[in-house]
Amino acid sequence: MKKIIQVQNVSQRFSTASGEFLALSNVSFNIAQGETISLIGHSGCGKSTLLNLIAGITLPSEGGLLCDNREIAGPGPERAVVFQNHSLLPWMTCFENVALAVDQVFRRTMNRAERREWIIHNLERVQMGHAIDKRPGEISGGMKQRVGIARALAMKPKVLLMDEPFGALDALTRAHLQDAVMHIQQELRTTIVLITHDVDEAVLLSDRVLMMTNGPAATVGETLHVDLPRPRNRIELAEDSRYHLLRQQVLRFLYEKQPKAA
Ligand SMILES: Nc1ncnc2c1ncn2[C@@H]1O[C@H](COP(=O)(O)OP(=O)(O)OP(=O)(O)O)[C@@H](O)[C@H]1O
Repeated sequence: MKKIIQVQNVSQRFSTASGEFLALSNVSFNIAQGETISLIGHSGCGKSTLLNLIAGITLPSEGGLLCDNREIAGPGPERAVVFQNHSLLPWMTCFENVALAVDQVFRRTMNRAERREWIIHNLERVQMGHAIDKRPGEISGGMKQRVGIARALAMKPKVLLMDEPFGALDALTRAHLQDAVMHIQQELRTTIVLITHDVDEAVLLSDRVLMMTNGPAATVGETLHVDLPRPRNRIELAEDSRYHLLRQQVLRFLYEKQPKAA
């Protein structure tokens, strides 16, 4: 399988008022094209630091990262990010928010009509076709996240990076969006890197769960291979002993091997 992301011996230091802080130490892993990977670990272990490195928002202190065999030297549309707080511009409609990204990436390769069609197609893909002229203030939190996902997908990224995209949503809305992401993944075979605190979410959505040790000097402690067949159905999995076993392995890692004081 083709490696789309390579993280090679990456360490990340930050200068702080009390001296240098080693957040990540010697992290290495590859992600295959089309894979869904979750990063899970206790708060403050370094998940966002790692995602920011893949996004190219920050550069590593040591080691290197590659996307499609090219060094990651900054942000790029081939690595689109979906944030927890949607980050839509409140004065623009859903259409205009997606257009901002589409115009930036495809201004030269698509004409105006094609771009318009592509924007609407992506909003429809996340069931937001009904709200193209609404502003973020007029739609729910779950809907805003859907528009954020549409905006990211509209860039035709090689990798979709999601930093706790459902963290601020209620359980039902969260479940709907998880299903939407699984559906999109099946349809487009997009590579996804997802940060989550939610063990069920990690197992349900992922092909592999990378479990991070507590910081400082955090790294990937263990990797769980989730070999549950797809498409996955949350109701059927609730009665599947393999699912519970996988879940248990993540819980063991988090609460027995890497416990953290509350
Ligand atoms: N710019 C920075 N300067 C100094 N320290 C930083 C900086 N960014 C992150 N850190 C530290 O690095 C560690 C990892 O932070 P990070 O935000 O990556 O953790 P996280 O696992 O994403 O946390 P959470 O789950 O709470 O979002 C923390 O101790 C944090 O305080």
